[in-house]
Amino acid sequence: MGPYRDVDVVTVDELTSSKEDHIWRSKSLLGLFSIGDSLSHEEHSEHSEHCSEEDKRASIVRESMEVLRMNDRGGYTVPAEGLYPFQWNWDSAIVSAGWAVFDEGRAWEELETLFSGQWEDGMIASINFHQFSNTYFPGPEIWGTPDNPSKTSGITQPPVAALAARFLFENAPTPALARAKIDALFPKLLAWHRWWYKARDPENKGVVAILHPWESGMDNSPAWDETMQFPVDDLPPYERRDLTHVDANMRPTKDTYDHYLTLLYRFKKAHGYDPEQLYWISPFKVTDLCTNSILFRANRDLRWLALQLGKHEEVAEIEKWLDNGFEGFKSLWDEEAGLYKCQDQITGKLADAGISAAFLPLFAGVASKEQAAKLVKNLERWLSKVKYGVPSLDPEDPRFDQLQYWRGPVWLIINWMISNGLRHYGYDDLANRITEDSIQLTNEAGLREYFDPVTGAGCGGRQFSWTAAMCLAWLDRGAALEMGHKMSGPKKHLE
Ligand SMILES: O=C(O)[C@@H](CO)O[C@H]1O[C@H](CO)[C@@H](O)[C@H](O)[C@@H]1O
Repeated sequence: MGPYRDVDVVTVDELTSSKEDHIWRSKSLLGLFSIGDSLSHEEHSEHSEHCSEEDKRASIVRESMEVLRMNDRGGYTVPAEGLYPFQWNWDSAIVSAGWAVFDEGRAWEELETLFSGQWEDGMIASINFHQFSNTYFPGPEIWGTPDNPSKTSGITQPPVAALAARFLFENAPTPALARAKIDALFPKLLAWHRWWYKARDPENKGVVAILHPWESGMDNSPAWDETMQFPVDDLPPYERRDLTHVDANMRPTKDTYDHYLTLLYRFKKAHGYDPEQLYWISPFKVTDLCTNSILFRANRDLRWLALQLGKHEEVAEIEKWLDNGFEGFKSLWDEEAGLYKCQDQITGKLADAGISAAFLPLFAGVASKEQAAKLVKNLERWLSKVKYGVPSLDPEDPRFDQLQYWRGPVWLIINWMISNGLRHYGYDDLANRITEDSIQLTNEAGLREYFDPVTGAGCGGRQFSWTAAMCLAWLDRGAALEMGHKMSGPKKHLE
C-alpha cells in the first residue's frame, strides 16, 4: 500500500514519507489546471500596467472560443482546419478542458466521442477518422486497421484523458451531470490504462514503451534520432499533405517520414496491429518521458476519481501502477546531466538529447526534491539562452532548430505541464516566467500550433485548438469564465 492512499496528490514526499502530506493536500485543493498556475482575472487587472494588455487578452479569449467552435465537427474538435482534419487523442483531451470553461456539455461530449473509438482491448488510438478528408496523410486508407473502413489509426498517444476527466468532474457546474458522465467514462479510462500495462509493459518495468515516434506526440524529437536508425523498407509511393499547409523547414524530413511509414506498414502488414506482437517486433521501442510522465499523473487522477466513486479494488490496482512507476522512473535519471532522459528499450541506452519532456517528471510528481533542484538548474540555463520558454530541445544542443517541429520550438501544452509541475515543487518564480512567456507568445503571434523561442514568431498551423484551449483553461481562465458566464447566464464559479 502506498503512503499516498489518503491524499489526492502523489508526490515523491508522499511516496517516501507522509511528513509533508498536509502541504500537498492543501495545494491539491486548488484543482488541477489551476494549481496556482494562472493569475486570476483580478490579479491580471492588478498586475497589468497597461489596459491594452487586458483588452488584448479579452480578445484572445473571444478568439479562443471562436477557434474551438470553428474547429468543432460535431462532438469532436479537429486540431486545425486542413492540416489535421480528424480527431487527435491528446489534443481532444486538452481541448475538452477548454470547452469546459464555457460549455460543460460540449466538454464531456469531446471525451465521449474520443472514447467511442476505443478498441476492444482498451486502446485509444492516436487518431479517430470520423469523416472523410483528403487533406492529411496518412489517412484511414493507409492505416487499414482491422475495422473496414478503418475508423482509427493503429497506434496510440499520451494518455491525457484521465486528467481532463478529473478536471471536468472536479470543476463541474452541474455535479449530477458530471457524476453520470464519470460513471460511464471511468471503466473506459481504466481499460485504457490497463491496456498500457498489458500491451506496453509486459516485462513489468513499471514504465511503458512507445513503438512509434507519433505515439510520443513529440514526433520529430532529437530523442529519436538514434533509435530511428533502423533501415527503411521498400515503401509504396506516397504523397505528403502536411507540406501543402506548412513550410517544409518546420516539418520532418522525407527520411523521417520513410521511417514513420516503415513502422506503420510493418505493424499493419505483418501483425494486423496486434499489440501483443508489436511490442516484440518493433525496431523502435522507447521509454518516452512525455508518455510516462503523463501516464503517472493520469494514474493519480484516475485514482482520485476511483476514490470519489468508491471503487476500492480499482484504487488498489492503480496504486500498484504508481508504486511500480515510481521505481521504473529511476532508470531514466541521468545524474551527470541532472536531467531525465528517454531510454531505448532495445539497447538500454539513455537518449543523448535533453528535451522539454525532461521536466515533465515534475508534472508527474515523481522527481525527488534533489532531482527537482537539478532540473531547475538546467531549465534556468535553457531559459537564459532564449527569449521565450520552454524550448523543446536544449538550446545548446547543436541540433537545436528554432523552427523545426519538436526540435526547438515552444508548445503551450508542454509549458502548462512544466509550470504546473514547478509550482508543486515550490518554484513559483520560474513557473511565473513560463506563464508570462506563454502570454507574450500568444499576444504577439496568436493561437499558433507552436512558437519560435528566439523571435516569438508563430509556427505550424493557425487557429490551433489546443493553443486556444490552453488560453481558456490556463492562461486566461478567470477572464474566460467571466465571459462564459455572461454568454450563458449564471453558473457556479470554478475558482
Ligand atoms: O504531424 C502529424 O502528422 C501528427 C501525427 O500524429 O502529429 C502532430 O500533430 C498532432 C495534432 O496536433 C499532435 O497530436 C502531435 O503531438 C504532433 O504535434
